[in-house]
Amino acid sequence: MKKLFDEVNSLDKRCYEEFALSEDILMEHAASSMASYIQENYKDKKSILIVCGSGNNGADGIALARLLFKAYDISLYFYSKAKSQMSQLQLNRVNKLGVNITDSLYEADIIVDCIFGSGLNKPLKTDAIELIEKLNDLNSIKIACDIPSGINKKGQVLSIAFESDITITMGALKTSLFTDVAKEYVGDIKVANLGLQREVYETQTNKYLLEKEDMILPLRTKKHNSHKGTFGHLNVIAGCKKGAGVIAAKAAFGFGAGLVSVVCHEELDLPYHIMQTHFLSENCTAIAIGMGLGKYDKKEIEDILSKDVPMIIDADLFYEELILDVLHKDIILTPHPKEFCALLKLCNIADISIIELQDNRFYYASLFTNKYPNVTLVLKGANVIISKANQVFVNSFGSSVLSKGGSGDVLSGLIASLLAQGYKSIDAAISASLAHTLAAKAYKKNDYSLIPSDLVEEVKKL
Ligand SMILES: NC(=O)C1=CN([C@@H]2O[C@H](COP(=O)(O)OP(=O)(O)OC[C@H]3O[C@@H](n4cnc5c(N)ncnc54)[C@H](OP(=O)(O)O)[C@@H]3O)[C@@H](O)[C@H]2O)[C@@H](O)CC1
Ligand SMILES: [K+]
Repeated sequence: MKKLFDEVNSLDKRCYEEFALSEDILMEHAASSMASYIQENYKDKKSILIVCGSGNNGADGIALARLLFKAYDISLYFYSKAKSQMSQLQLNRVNKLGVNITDSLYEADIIVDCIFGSGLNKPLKTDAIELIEKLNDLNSIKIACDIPSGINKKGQVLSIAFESDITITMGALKTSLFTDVAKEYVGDIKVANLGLQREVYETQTNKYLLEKEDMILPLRTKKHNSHKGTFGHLNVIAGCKKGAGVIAAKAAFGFGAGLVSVVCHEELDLPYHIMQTHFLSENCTAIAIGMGLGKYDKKEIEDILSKDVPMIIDADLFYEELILDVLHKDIILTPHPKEFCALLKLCNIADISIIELQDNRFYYASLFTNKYPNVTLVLKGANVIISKANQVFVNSFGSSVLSKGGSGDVLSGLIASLLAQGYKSIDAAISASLAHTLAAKAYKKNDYSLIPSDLVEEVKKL
C-alpha cells in the first residue's frame, strides 16, 4: 500500500527546515519530473500548451516550459499574471530564453494544466470556468500539474475541473485525488519526487492507498491435513428478497469458504453445493446478514446479532435501530452512501444528504469509526473507503462496471467467506474489496453486461 496525505505543505516545510532544501530545488524537481514523463511517453508529439495561474502551480508550469524549450514547440498561456515570488523568478528565466507566450488557446498535442494547485482557496470565477471548459473541449492529451484545476483540498469540485488523462502530483499522494468526485477528473496518477526519495519525503500517516499486492487470497497449500470444516462454515441469512442472500452465498463458496448455508424459512432452489437450513448452524464460523432482509422477525434477528461470531452486516439493517446494539463489536458494515447516511442519523452522528456525504466521505467515515473503533466500515463508492478505528484504506480499482444490482451482494459474500475462513475483520474487508474490484476489471467482454455470476467467475481466476 502507498501512503496518502490530507496535505503536503507540512512535508514541503520539513524539506526546507530539516533537510535545507530550497523552494527552487523542490520546484525544479517537480518540473523535471513532468518533463521526463512527457519526454519518455510522448516522443512523437510536437506541440505543448502550458496554461498557468498566478501561484506556484503556475510556476511549476513555467519551469516546465524552460526544461522542454526546443525539445517541443512550447507555448505558455497565462490565466492570470505571475504573482508569487517563484512564478516571477521562473518567468524571468523563460523570458531570457525567449519562450513563446500566447494569448490564444489552441489544440496542442499536449496541454498541461498549471492554473490552480493546492492553493485553490475560493470558488472559480466565470472566466476560470470558461477557460477550463474550453480546455476540456480540446482534443489534446491532458496532463494536470499536482491536481486538476478546480478540485480543492478536500477533493471537492464546486463548479468544474480540468479533465486530465494524467495527473502528476508533487511529493506524495493526496486524499483529495481519491474522492469519488475526483475520480472523474484525475486520470492516471503519478507521483513526482521533489529532490528526495519518496520514503524520505513522506512522514507518518493513517491513510493508505491499496495496491493489488495488498490482496491476500485464501491459501490452502499449507493445510494438507484438512477437511471442509477447516475452511469455515458461513451462514448467510436470506430475507424477503432471497436472491441477495443466494448471490452472497455463491460468491462466498467461490472464494474458499468450506461450507456455506443459507438460512431461510422458505424452501430455496439452491445449487447442490450450497446448503439450506432453517436456523443458524451450530458450527457456523461467520454470519452474513442484512442483504435482501426486508420484513423480518425482530426477535430472530436480535438473536442472530447477539451471537459471538464474526459478522458482516449489509443493506436493510442500516435503517434499523437494532444495529445500535452491535456497534461495540468487531463486525464489518458495508453500506452504500444512502445507507451510510441513514446509519449516521441512527447513531446521532450527523443528519446529512447523500451529496453532503459524497463531498466529505473521508470525514464522515472517520467520524463514524472513531466513535465505533471496533467496527470495520466498508463505505462503497467509486473509490471504496475501508476504515477501522483511526486507520483509513482506499481501494481505487472500482469502476462503473460494478454499478449493478447484485454487485454489493457479491462483495458481502466475499467478505463473509474470508471471515468464515478466519481472516481478521480488517484483512477480510481489504482483501475481499480488492478481489471484488479487480475481478470486475478483469471482465473484458464490455462495460455493461457483467452479472453477479460473471463477477464470481472472475474472482475464481484471481
Ligand atoms: N510549496 C512547495 O514547496 C512546492 C509547491 N509546488 C507547487 O505549488 C503549488 C501550490 O502553489 P500556491 O500555494 O502558490 O498555490 P496555487 O495552487 O498555485 O494557487 C494560488 C494562486 O491562485 C489564486 N487563486 C486561488 N483560488 C483562486 C480562484 N478560485 N480564482 C482565482 N484565483 C485563485 C491565489 O490567489 P489569492 O489567494 O492570492 O487571491 C494564488 O495567486 C502546488 O500545487 C505545486 O504545484 C511544487 O512546485 C513543489 C514545491
Ligand atoms: K493544476
